[in-house]
Amino acid sequence: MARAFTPAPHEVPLPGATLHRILHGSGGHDLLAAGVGPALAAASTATALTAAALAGTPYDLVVSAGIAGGFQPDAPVGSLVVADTITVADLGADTATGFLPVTELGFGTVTHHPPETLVRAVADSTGARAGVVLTVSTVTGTAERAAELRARHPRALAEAMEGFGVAEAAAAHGTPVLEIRAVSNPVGPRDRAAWRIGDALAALTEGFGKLAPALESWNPHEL
Ligand SMILES: O=C(O)c1cccc(C(=O)CC[C@H]2O[C@@H](n3cnc4c(=O)[nH]cnc43)[C@H](O)[C@@H]2O)c1
Repeated sequence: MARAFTPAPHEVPLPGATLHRILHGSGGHDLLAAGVGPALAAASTATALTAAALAGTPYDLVVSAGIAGGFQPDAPVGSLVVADTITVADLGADTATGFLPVTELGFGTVTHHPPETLVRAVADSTGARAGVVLTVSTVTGTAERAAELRARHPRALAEAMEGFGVAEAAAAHGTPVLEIRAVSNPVGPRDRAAWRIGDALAALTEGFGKLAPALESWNPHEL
């Protein structure tokens, strides 16, 4: 994915994270390997957002990107997905009558919405499908769990492990968020032989190469 950026980045060390900074014109991008899982991704993203805010150069947008499991047949392996909704699927309580999200327990948040116009522009420029991307702390490994998640989230296209954490950090700073994923494996029974990480990373790199027009045409004041 970093290969989609020119010129080559320079490193900016932060506590617990390193930014790869690409400057062009009066702006630029910072690339952050935010770590695996919602907690580390939230912590790293919050560090970067806070450093930028304290430097007087806050970010306009946070993009969470990586590989994901795709719900079949809607998100085939090798395809790109952009989240119109970022939902944490396992933050809540298990009960005898089923799962209750924290919001039904009376606190917290389970969903963030990226700006609609930006999601549409990204889908148009990259060919990504738009839909719900779930964040899970445990990778789905059975057909039963995949069916349960799909029953609770009928518009889910993909599951990954960081989007909600990144979105929580972005929301705390009032910064819009986007999640873009390339599908490396089907969501369902564990089958490492079915993984296509190389293909997914190539699709993500290609997608990022087509992102500039969508980002440049987006008006941050338009939701
Ligand atoms: O060992 C396994 O069976 C296994 C299956 C799927 C994913 C993993 C990971 O270690 C995921 C690490 C990384 O990749 C993203 N990812 C990719 N596919 C999935 C998935 O099907 N469900 C959740 N996350 C996925 C995730 O965002 C992590 O960053 C291991």
